[in-house]
Amino acid sequence: MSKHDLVAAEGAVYYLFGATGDLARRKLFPALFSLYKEGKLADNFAVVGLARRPRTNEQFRADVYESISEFSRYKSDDAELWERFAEHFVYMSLDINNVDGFRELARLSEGLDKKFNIPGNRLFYLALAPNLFGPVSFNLRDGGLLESEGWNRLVIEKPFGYDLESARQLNAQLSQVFKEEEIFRIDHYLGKEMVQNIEVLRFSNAFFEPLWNNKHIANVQITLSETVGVEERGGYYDKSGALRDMVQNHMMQMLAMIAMEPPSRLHPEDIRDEKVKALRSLRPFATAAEVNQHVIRGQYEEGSLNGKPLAGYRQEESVNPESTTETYFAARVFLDNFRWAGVPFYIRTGKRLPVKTTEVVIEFKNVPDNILFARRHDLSPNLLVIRVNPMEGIYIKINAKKPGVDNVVQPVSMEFCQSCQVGINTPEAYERLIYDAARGESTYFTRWDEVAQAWSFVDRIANAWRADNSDLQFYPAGSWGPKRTDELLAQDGFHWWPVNGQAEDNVIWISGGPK
Ligand SMILES: NC(=O)C1=CN([C@@H]2O[C@H](COP(=O)(O)OP(=O)(O)OC[C@H]3O[C@@H](n4cnc5c(N)ncnc54)[C@H](OP(=O)(O)O)[C@@H]3O)[C@@H](O)[C@H]2O)C=CC1
Ligand SMILES: O=C1O[C@H](COP(=O)(O)O)[C@@H](O)[C@H](O)[C@H]1O
Repeated sequence: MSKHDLVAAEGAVYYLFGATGDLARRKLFPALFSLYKEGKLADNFAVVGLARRPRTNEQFRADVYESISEFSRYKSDDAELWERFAEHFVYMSLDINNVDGFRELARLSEGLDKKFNIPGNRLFYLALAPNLFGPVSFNLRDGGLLESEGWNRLVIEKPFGYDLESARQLNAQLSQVFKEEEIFRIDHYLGKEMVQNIEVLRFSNAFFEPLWNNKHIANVQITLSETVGVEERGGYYDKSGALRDMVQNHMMQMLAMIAMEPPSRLHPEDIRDEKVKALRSLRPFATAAEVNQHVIRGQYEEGSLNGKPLAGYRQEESVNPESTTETYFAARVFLDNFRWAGVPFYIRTGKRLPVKTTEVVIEFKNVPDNILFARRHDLSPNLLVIRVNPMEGIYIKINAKKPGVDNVVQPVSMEFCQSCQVGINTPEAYERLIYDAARGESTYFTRWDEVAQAWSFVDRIANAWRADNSDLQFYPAGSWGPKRTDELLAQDGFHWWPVNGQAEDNVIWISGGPK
């Protein structure tokens, strides 16, 4: 553990809007508990749960306990620890549209400051539908919540808008109340251990960075695949689809981390400057025909996974039975800059695919084929694979001589399995992000210009799709998506590399093999 990890966040009141919702239950309460257990929350903190449903403090604490028992990576069976933690939690029923509730909240806050010796610091976490972000901000201001001595920070969930225009409007509303440096836009992928590790791998290793360009890299493949379907989120997802749900945010952020230039300083603004520059280099699709040539959208229909029959998307509850919403997205994109000119980035994401995984594959160009050795053997390209989820780690695939007199070359994979070393109990993304927000550390939150840039890229695709949906392809649930996705790479002489440790048969593994 580094010195940095040991610093507890300053004392603050955490206002959890949406405290009776799914995100709070599955992610936020467990994250706060882990931070507390690890000493990353100062003792002088309070959490105020806020939502319309009536709850007593005791009922709220019971909800929190249940959530931790079910979802926390730490057990809640240390009664004394739990009691100490729980006494920091209070609940207030409040309707976001009623400013009087906020005035009452301001009074409650003063009491909490006194009780827990909190220096007026306020962290407002909006686990709410996005149409409530603006009204909450105005009522926080009008209700007198922003007048204490300490700092104010606003943490907001995705989606940040529906398109560039709505995102601009939302941003304009928030900016009337909060400064950009007070706004922490969550993209939970940026809280993932291995996404943060991309920077370290790239910029701390002598043998990666010199090769990290179009002279040596043939293509980059980013896969965010999910086995789950739309579940009970049809109401939201059917309007959003994979493009807005995963590509505009998580996918664009991962791509930016892979493609960005080294920042001159490790300051949050320098890092985010480089990310936004990478996003600006993305070649926009100029016409609907270009979108059709480089982008594939799909929707799952009936199928099966591990022998279990699965319904099609249109049969899911709260989904329009004639929906044309995409549950699958794949694209070939290019970055028009010196480093990446000519290197295709293949990105794909989808629901009801065969495995849950997030992986980045960097495929290197082969050695020149005028070398006698390379010509005599069918060499497999070198790969660097960054495994983000569910296993964390990296492996590289190289060519080596097979022992023996035959002079045969075979691919060999060398693995650093982070999850095998530290167990799968690494901090959840939300722990890291709440902790960072509480310390005012904004590196792993998205700045407005990044969000806007990602929307402007994505909007062109959405507009082309809106005009004509005849390109929507259907794929059986449990498959790897529309067949055309393979053709996208085959046109360039490439193919998708196996993900999730499903290595090719002929690869020898050093250090155990894929998990
Ligand atoms: N769930 C997840 O895994 C993820 C969620 N997100 C984002 O997080 C946000 C919250 O999602 P989620 O928790 O799933 O949503 P839910 O629908 O489960 O929860 C919404 C919350 O908002 C409260 N609420 C709604 N209207 C009002 C109102 N007028 N006044 C006060 N409170 C209100 C509800 O409480 P009540 O009804 O009691 O008022 C409830 O606590 C969304 O922006 C979502 O996109 C992002 C990534 C993942
Ligand atoms: O933001 C979202 O992410 C999840 C996938 O997150 P992961 O951490 O489990 O990979 C996705 O299921 C959801 O649709 C989307 O809103």
